[in-house]
Amino acid sequence: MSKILDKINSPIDVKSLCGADLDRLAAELREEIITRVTANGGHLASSLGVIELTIALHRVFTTPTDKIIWDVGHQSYAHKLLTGRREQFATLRQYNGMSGFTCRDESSHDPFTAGHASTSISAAIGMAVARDSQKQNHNIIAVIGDGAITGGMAMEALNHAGHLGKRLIVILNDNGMSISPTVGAVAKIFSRVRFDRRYYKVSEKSRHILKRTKQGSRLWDFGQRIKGSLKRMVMPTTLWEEFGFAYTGPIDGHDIEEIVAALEQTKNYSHKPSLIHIMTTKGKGYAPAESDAVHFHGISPKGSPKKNGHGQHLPSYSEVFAATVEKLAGDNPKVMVVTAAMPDGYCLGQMQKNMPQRVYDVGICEQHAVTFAAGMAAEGLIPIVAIYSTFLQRAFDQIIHDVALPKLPVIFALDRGGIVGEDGKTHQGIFDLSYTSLIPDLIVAAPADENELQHMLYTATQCGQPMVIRYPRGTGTGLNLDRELKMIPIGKAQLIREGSDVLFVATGASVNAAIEAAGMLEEQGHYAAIINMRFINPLDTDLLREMTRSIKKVITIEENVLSGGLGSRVALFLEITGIKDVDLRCLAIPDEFVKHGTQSQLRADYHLDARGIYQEAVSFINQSYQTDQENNLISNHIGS
Ligand SMILES: Cc1ncc(C[n+]2csc(CCOP(=O)(O)OP(=O)(O)O)c2C)c(N)n1
Ligand SMILES: CC(=O)[C@@H](O)[C@H](O)COP(=O)(O)O
Ligand SMILES: [Mg+2]
Repeated sequence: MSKILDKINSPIDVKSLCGADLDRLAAELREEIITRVTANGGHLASSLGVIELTIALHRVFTTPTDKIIWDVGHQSYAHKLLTGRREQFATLRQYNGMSGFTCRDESSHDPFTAGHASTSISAAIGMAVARDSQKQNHNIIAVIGDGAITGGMAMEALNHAGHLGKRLIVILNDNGMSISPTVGAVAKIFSRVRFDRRYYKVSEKSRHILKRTKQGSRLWDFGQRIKGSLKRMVMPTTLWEEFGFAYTGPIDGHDIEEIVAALEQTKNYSHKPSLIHIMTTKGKGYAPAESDAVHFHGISPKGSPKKNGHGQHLPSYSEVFAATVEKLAGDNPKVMVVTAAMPDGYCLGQMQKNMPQRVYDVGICEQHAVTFAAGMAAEGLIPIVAIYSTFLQRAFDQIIHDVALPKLPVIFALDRGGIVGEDGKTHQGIFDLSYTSLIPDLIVAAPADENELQHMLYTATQCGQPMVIRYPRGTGTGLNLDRELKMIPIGKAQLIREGSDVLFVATGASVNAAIEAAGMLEEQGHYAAIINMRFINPLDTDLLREMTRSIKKVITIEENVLSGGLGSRVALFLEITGIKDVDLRCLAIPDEFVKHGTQSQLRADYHLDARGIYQEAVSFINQSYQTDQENNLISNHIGS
């Protein structure tokens, strides 16, 4: 039988299907998504959970005129398949292929670019204002999960939406899960609704049975009165109505007809925002994902290596982080961990089990997480804030105002620093060295390997100052970890290789690439010295001064944007100290957003892998004049 999906070239084709074909379409979408995501990696469980919702949305609304804004965008695979991107779907998250999130550049059916959570309602309100001020009349729908709606920004937006009273629809896609189970008081209200929904289904069955006899009928009526008061106790109807929203729900999120009916009804509320609460199952229709939604939230591409050349398991940086903080917390009752909805990404599951009082998951609330930790530190605790590099961007002012300014000893563990790979532009951790090292009194460190990571974490818990430790996504070299943790002198870099032709000043995971490149150079008779610049702030200017007395060609290497990172800081140091006889080349991310692809493809693109560094070094050594790149750097970032 030919596939219905093969005939869907635009959402108009979804509208023309008959009811019976819709279930077949749902099954085909499921099959396509499972096959592709299992091969390419990606956000499987979230997308499987919204297939019926996606079909219903495209039945009722007409994109791109109507605007459907998917919060985070990680659940938009069915939407992509129904909006003319079926042919490209095989390239999902691959180099030069389709993005794993919604993206304005990719399709007119994606009205908003996303990747970070909790933005959809704010964007929807903005679009509603734009629509009304331009005398247009389309629908605007924000689809937001129960995890993302607990984010501070979503709460701020709900507050504003209720105040403004513009016509828009918020669909709360409630599956009880963020990446891990959703946390918080709001999540508790939702779970009561879930219970009520199950209760409602059971009671419909009982009605048929009881209504058959007179006695049964009386029993039913009594039950209904109790149910009414129960419902008032458990349902958030009043909550949403107080907020200024018209509330519909709970709706079975896997029943297309029921969703369509709710959408049709809501479409007609012309004077205020409305909220439809739909209940879904994360991973729906794929047994492994339904039973382990945490693992299947985001899966790696098939065959991703996590072993070294001898077949041994290579621990990821995140695993080393988790084991170290558990050890530190065991030794010191003041050590606490704060995560903003990413306990799984930080491998904190074991510690949560062993020490539940020492790990705080605050939900998708990065700003709150930082100031919450500042409060702990103000009263003598040693909080470790575990937030990915890209998500901590949200809490820039909290770092400055609540932590660095009062010099509170909060430790920031920035996982996914540098190039992260397939999540692409929204998730690359390439700004952190810049946005943290410009802040006074904030130590900024980047370990060269997993061993250094554990020593830096220990150092941070001992030094009593605010400190950032940024480390990459994935595995390190798999070197043996020291059993004893030791202090690393703050602000001191490490000279790890002597040389005479060129000086590599590298930081973080780039140090290993530099070591490899130095080996390649040596085979060609060139000798590179290497500094492991463990700290970006404070920078070890003593060592820089000493080394540049004899080596006049310097290459800085970092997985960070050029502006404000290691290279800029070294350039500034040379400039303001009047060291004029040194030629500098900076290997970093230029002024652009880094697309998706594997980490190794992207590192190669930016010459941040060993081969790229080697090639840059050879051309530099053979060159006797300043390159255009250096001139650009000086004029762009320092002023000539
Ligand atoms: C600001 C920010 N913090 C954290 C994340 C990581 N993240 C992506 S999806 C997700 C869970 C979202 O849960 P929910 O909104 O309920 O969607 P579901 O996956 O359950 O469909 C999290 C924490 C993010 N994308 N953005
Ligand atoms: C959608 C989102 O923001 C997260 O799911 C993110 O993709 C997780 O990334 P890791 O796979 O690096 O933990
Ligand atoms: Mg959810």
